[in-house]
Amino acid sequence: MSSIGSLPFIVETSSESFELAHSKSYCRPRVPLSLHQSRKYVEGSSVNISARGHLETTGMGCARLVNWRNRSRLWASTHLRAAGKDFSGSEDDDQTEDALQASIEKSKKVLALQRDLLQQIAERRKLVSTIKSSILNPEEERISYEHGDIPLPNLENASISQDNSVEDQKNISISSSNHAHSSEEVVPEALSLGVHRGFDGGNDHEKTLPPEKSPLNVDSKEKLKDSGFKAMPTDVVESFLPNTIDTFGLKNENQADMNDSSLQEASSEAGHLVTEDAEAPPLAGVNVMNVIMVAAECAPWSKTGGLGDVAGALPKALARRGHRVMVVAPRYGHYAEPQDAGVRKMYKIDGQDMEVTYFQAFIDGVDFVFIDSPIFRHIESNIYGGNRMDILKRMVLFCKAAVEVPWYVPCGGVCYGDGNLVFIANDWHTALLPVYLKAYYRDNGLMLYTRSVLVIHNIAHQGRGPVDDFSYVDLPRHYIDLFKLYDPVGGEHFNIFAAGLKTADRVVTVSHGYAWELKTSEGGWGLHDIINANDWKFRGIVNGIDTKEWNPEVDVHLTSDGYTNYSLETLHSGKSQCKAALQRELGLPVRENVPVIGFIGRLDHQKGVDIIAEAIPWMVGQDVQLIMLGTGRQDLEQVLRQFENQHHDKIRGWVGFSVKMAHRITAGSDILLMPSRFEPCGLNQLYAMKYGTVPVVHAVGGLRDTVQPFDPYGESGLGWTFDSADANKLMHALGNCLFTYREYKKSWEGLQRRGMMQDLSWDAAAQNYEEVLITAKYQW
Ligand SMILES: Nc1ncnc2c1ncn2[C@@H]1O[C@H](COP(=O)(O)OP(=O)(O)O[C@H]2O[C@H](CO)[C@@H](O)[C@H](O)[C@H]2O)[C@@H](O)[C@H]1O
Repeated sequence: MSSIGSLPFIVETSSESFELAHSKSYCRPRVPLSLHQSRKYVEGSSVNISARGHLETTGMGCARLVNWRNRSRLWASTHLRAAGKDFSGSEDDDQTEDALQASIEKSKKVLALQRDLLQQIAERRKLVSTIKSSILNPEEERISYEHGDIPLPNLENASISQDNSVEDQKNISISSSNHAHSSEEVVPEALSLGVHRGFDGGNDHEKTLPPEKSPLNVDSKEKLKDSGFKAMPTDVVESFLPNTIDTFGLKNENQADMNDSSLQEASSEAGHLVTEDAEAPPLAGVNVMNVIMVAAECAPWSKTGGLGDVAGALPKALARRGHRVMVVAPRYGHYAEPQDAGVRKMYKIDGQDMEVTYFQAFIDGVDFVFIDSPIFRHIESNIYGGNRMDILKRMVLFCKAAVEVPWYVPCGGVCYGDGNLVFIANDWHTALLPVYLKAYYRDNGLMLYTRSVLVIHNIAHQGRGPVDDFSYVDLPRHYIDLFKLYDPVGGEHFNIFAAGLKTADRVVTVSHGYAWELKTSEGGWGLHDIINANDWKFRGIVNGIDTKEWNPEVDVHLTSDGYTNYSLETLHSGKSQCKAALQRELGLPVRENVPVIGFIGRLDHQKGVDIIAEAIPWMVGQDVQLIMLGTGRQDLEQVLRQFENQHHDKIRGWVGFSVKMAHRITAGSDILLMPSRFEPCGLNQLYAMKYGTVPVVHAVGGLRDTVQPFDPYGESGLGWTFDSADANKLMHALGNCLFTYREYKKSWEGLQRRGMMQDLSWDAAAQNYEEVLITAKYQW
């Protein structure tokens, strides 16, 4: 043990349980873990408990400990090998050779018996889970999993130590086999440029490392190669497993005979194992992965639109499937939950050193990591603001820092590392990440087993600029070709989205309809050729919704000011109450029978606000109320104000960004209008349907995928659609909708109920994402 350097984790024992603790960077509360659990979660490795009370790991790599979904899991992702000498334990110098030999033989027999016993237990476990899965309905299984159940271990890899003394087992520690290998130190030294790790660590000298050692500096290539750093893919780890098992056998040869108490303990262990059969395995099964979602915004901390919602919700759904999931976003403001992770790094952006620090929180099974830097601060209300260079520099810094988060930021005490890892980048803002992953790592034989998926939420924004902008992204010269794009509008230009699409291992967009549109010259906005050329790796997955955040039964914005929560059962009374509260709050006449039409969205060309504007003269001739919430283009904001002034008894135009009002409008309106010119998925129509609010939408992209047109004969469908973004079509569809609202109350209620009853949660979408992640993982 003394030869082992700094210890990533110490496992301390008390009589009944022991706690997992970590070196100074461990930043979560200690969680008691019972002895059998500790063995259980040492996956793919044999762990032995020595007579002196030590668990010792040797070999390469790091042992990882995570607090995952509120339960502790010791995750040994590497070869854990008992150091025989320290484990030899109880040899009695006074014993004769023969006695010792006899005792060893006896011990072998007992161990063989015990192995048989464990084998039987394993078989029974299989039987029990087969019976259970045949009697449990899937919903129950899902729920029990969401409540914190943890996947069962692989019994083959579980080992039980037999010590002479049970007392000795209560005094255990785990040390890293890799000398001086704290969780942070899995980072290759040559990559750790300018790193000042830990505010209390006193490593200030590292801050002054020369720029040529920059992790994202082209000149450091050779150094990276020479650094001796090796990515640690799972198959390398697995190749060590047979050794581990051997070690288990060898160690036991050196142990003295087992006494009855050991056997009793073994059978009680068996009891535990059988009892824990009740726990469901992760939904992802053997495909459990490490996933890092990287996005420029993440609700509820930062949000300008749908991307924020997706970054806040999809990761939780992936975590519910059993993956270890992190979200990385910039830290735009002072957020309550995330704590300083005590890590600092420097990156060069346009020749200037920029320091970043990391804040971290573990919420709903997900590690949220926020990158803090002066250039991100205080722009929460203007995330994409500033001139082109400002935004470009922010995104370069964000992507440079994000791609290295798995090395530097310990979550639950342990960095993610690169094995079994997939990044999910989102839109052009993070499209540089797949490029950095390739240029700085994979081209250099590093992070070979890390993959990247790029999600297109909106192709209209691409990170375009003059070709000279290439100098700001700090990449090898030959990478320029990835960024160069010619189109009739911009001529030859620099295009970040183009480079990301070419480099990512997989590309996803947020609906099937939009996936189709992106391949056309009208829908691809100049990138359609690249998308077509990469069709083999491209897929559409319809977004889900966060059913905690957007659910009329529990919506926190409906608990005051006269609003109320409601469900399918209380739809009529609940929704009427919300409608009255909304009318009252906005100063509109409180009238139950007047249809209230809502619009929520960015005020820009995409969302078709001008199409609504064209239809307003017709609308105000109807007996309706129109409530619009939005922010964006100043001319369109002015349009909203103007309509409110002109038709004060019928129209409200709320200019601004208010999550509370968005929820209240969704609940209090009868109809939601979405005349978007293009809509990759659209979330507001999904929220609307969940709240019994009927959508009237332009049948495009995700709107066409998600709003099945109403069929009055078959009493089916979810809303009204119109087939081109034009005011006349909108009026026609809305006219039919209003007619049904007034004259066919039963049909209306049917529309509302069908909308509310849909499963719009992220769970199905997460499963589809998982398929993409797995395909990426096995792709070369
Ligand atoms: N003024 C305001 N106040 C409060 N909340 C407001 C608001 N304006 C908009 N929002 C909210 O922002 C979100 C908008 O989401 P959308 O999916 O409709 O559009 P967006 O175009 O931003 O997203 C892009 O990405 C998403 C996610 O993939 C795709 O669904 C979409 O089609 C694509 O254009 C909703 O949660 C909405 O309530």
